[in-house]
Amino acid sequence: MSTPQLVVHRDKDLMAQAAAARLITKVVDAQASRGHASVVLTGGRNGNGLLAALAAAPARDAVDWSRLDLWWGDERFLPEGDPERNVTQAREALLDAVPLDPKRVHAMPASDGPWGADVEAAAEAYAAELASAAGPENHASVPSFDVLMLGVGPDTHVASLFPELPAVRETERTVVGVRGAPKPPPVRVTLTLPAIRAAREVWLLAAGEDKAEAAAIALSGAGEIQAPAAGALGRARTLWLLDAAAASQLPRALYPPASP
Ligand SMILES: O=C1O[C@H](COP(=O)(O)O)[C@@H](O)[C@H](O)[C@H]1O
Repeated sequence: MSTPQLVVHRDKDLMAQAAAARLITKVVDAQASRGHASVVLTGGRNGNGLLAALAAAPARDAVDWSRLDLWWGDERFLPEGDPERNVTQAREALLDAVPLDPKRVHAMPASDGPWGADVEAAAEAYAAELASAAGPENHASVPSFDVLMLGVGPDTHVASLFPELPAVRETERTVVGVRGAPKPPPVRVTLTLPAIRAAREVWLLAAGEDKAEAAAIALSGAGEIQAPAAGALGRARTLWLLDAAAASQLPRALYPPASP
């Protein structure tokens, strides 16, 4: 697993634009070398900000959208089309504006889908979809995602892995249902830490003053059960993309980054 690296931008808009540019480059490079790319999207303010910046970036046309697989790190378990669903927000911010292959857009199940309100069955179905896309060389029965993005909540949650809840303790399954999430809605579907750690690169997005304490805790050696963001690591790279407000409480040794 990789050690977290930090990039701090002046403000959240610049952070979103720079992260969008970084993502475009990553996807274009992956498509050039392997023919396709896979990205895991996050919900929340920072994730949607990045997608909106990507939609506005002229360089978005460098991406071959038809050869991009999109997955989600978590979903609010609500009916299809609900405005609070992460996929609904992602569609509005970007997905409806680019020529994706619908078969490569792997939204997590909705609460009015084939599994009804059975969130565990919905989670199992998503795990099966991930497993069927994984090659024999892949880790943890999920594809080797090129980039997996995670918004960091003010309580250090990532995806729908909240401090101390059972989902963050999961060591076997790649996707689980969540009940009793402290942030509404209480019922959710989420990738687990083993699935997250199978990604080549994990990018954690944190902008705004309300993320400052969470970033400081997660980057100061906290345990992943108490601070799930601390356990979100990529195989090749773990990148924290912050704005100055979110970086304002980091220990001096981390911000500004110490020279070698
Ligand atoms: O509910 C969620 O929250 C987190 C963080 O959201 P933010 O608005 O505080 O940035 C998000 O990463 C997650 O995907 C989402 O379901």
